[in-house]
Amino acid sequence: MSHSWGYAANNGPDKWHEKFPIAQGPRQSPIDIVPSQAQHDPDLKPLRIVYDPSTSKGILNNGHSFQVDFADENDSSTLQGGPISGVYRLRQFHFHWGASDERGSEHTVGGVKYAAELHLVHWNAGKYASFGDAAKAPDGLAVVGVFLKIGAASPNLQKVLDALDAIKTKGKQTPFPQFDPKILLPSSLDFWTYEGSLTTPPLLESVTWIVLKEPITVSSEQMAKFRSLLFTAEGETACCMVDNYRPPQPLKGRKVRASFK
Ligand SMILES: NS(=O)(=O)c1c2ccccc2cc2ccccc12
Ligand SMILES: [Zn+2]
Repeated sequence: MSHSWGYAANNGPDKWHEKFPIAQGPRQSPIDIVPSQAQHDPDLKPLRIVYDPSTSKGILNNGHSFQVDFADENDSSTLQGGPISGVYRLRQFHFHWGASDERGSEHTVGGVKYAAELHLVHWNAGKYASFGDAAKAPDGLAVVGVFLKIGAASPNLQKVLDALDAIKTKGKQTPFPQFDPKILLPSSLDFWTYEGSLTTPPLLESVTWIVLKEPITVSSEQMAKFRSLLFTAEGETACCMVDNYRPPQPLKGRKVRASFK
């Protein structure tokens, strides 16, 4: 691929293996989660999520999605418990979504696609000196995934969507202070967990995935707001930011555990 990776026919997920051979590795993400195949593990601890809104910094169109970045120089915003050991710091969150409400999530549940998926990215600061070092380690990262299902509008999500007009094109960013991402989580923290990877290049196999069973709801009008973003920079031929999801990858013998019966 002479051009950088993307989600189009000429540079999308089916082509990524050409520059990133790990795309065909043993622990790639996302996957299709088959609830009947997931084993309840009573040793899994409850998730402990503590986020400090003052760590919220800015919101950026990175050309693949948009992300909200957090200050991670100390343990103010952290994830503990569940399948992980030690303290993981919140780094950023972002979303994946479709061109229509019928698709957009990366993980699927019994083959069912959701309209979108939220990823809260954390790194193992108890063990590694930096995010970059953690991203190269098999236990370096933990991503909490939350499904977005079409239904009632989410007022909490709307706070994020209201910022998108300021970051329409690739590379644009704007301050996004005092935001607590905990308000984006569903009421239940029941989860599935498995060992996987980043779902975008470089596809590093360093992610412990923690996918919440309960979706949050989003309205069709709110989904249209996600689709108002562009993959392209100002002055380039506009290309709508839609279908920025990788499809499920082979399980290759991995076990998916459930925190619930
Ligand atoms: N989809 S993803 O969560 O794998 C992901 C990351 C995962 C871990 C660490 C950094 C990541 C950065 C991403 C940037 C854009 C889209 C997905 C990203
Ligand atoms: Zn993601």
